[in-house]
Amino acid sequence: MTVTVKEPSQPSVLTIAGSDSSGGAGIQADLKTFTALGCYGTSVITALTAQNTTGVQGIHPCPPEFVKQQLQSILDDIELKAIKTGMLHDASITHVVAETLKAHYGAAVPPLVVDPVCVSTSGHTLLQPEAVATLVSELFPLAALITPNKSEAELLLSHCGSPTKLESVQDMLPAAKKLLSSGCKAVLLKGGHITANMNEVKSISAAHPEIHVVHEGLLGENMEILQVSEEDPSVKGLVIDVLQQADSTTLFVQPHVESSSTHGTGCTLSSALACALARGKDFVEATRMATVYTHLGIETATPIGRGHGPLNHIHSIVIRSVPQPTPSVPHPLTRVLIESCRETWKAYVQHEFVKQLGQGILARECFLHFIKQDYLYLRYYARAYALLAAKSSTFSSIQAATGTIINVLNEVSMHRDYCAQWGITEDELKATPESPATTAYGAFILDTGLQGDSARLIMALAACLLGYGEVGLWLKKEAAQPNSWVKLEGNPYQKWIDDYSGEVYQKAVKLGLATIEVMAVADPPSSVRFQEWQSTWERCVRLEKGFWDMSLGLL
Ligand SMILES: Cc1ncc(COP(=O)(O)O)c(N)n1
Repeated sequence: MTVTVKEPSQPSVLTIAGSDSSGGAGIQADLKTFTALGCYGTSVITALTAQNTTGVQGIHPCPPEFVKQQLQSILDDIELKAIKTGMLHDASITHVVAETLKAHYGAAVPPLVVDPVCVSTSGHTLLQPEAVATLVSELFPLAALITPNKSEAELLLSHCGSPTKLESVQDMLPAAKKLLSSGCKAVLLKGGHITANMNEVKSISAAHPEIHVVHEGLLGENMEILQVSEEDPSVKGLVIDVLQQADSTTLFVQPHVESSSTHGTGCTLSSALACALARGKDFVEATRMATVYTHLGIETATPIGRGHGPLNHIHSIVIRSVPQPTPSVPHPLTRVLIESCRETWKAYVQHEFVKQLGQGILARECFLHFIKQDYLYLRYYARAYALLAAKSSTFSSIQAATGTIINVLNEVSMHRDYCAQWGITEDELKATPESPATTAYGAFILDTGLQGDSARLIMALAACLLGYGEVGLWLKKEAAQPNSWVKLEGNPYQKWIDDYSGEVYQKAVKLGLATIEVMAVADPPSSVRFQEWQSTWERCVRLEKGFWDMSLGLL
């Protein structure tokens, strides 16, 4: 039984875009995003801009033949998994880009994300008007996805002979369909400049049940306490992005964040999309990841420059400021952490073990092995909370840690009950040899507590606490769906699901969440310290997954 850690691959991706001397948008934003998302970034520069956060002071386009030469150099040498385009400046550059890609790849262009950059946020023209026709007729047919914002979509629609003003989500739906007919495979129509509210989403859902809605205010998808309450007056509406594919429409809903740190938002989004597509994600998952990534980039930005500063392109590796909890974003740190290793988190909370447990088809010996090992693990876990209490300097934090020990003891007695139910005595439980995955995880937590401060220990403890809360709520929620794959009735593991979705455990989750958030606000971490937190969290998420791998690996 081993805990396997798969090293992520580093797919090569290409950006074809303009340089932004201020580092917020264009090539610079793209390469930062590629790097932060673990991709190898290559670039073709279409134009140099003299630009800062207050505006664009000058543009120096690259000769089209040199754009072609840059592109050819990369294509001849590097196997690209995805490509994105940004500022293309003029018709001749747009034409050579489309022509060179077509000549090299034929019909098999890697996933191409076209961000139809036309005008900068500061109001400067970045694509000459006569180039729109070339963009639509030559580049769109090669594109997997185009990502216009409100004003770009209006420009494209009027070019396609359907001039439309986009004022609401209702306007966006037919517009996205119309744009799809321009020849690309999918359209992501961004709603950042169109305010919306939940009632509009509800009425669209009622009128079009086939439209799928992805709520992104929350990353622990089933933890309602992470959800945004739109009733709160400080929540300034929602941002809704519409993903239109040939046979489906998906709305991505998130709270609007009031911020002036939005320079480079479109570039970051399209780059994150390219990274996700490079890893083989489908359009819905790629869009979900990229929109959340960009949103967190705005939330974690700190002011740079005198004008509209950039978002934080690299929050997955360096956090410049831990966002303060607000009613619109109640648990920002937890969200950043979950998103920073979302794949691993998902592999943990939606593990095959959990799915089989929910269906009631999990082999009895796997469950018993798991529950015995979890019993042994909880001894480490309780000791780690005792260590946390010992490291605490205030009565309230001592109380929080000891309160959790009591919750853990309660969990231990739950385990004893299951075992009794299955005919296993406490002596047998105590005599169970510890598996390597249990020792690895338990020892890692205690070691973190011995080496680091209490904040790092809290991070090490969080993955277990929050993850089991998420699993319990997920199974419970799924069970409530008509014809659900989760069975509660007659499920031999129903009590386990009830316990982890139940009030007592969920109260402990709330306490844990509050502890994490308060810690970040009370003593904001430096980026180095934040990275320590993040890597501790990620290791524990992996160890949790390893724990379930171990239990399933029995068969
Ligand atoms: C080189 C370059 N590419 C793209 C943008 C658009 O970004 P924004 O809309 O944030 O100004 C830009 N300003 N500069």
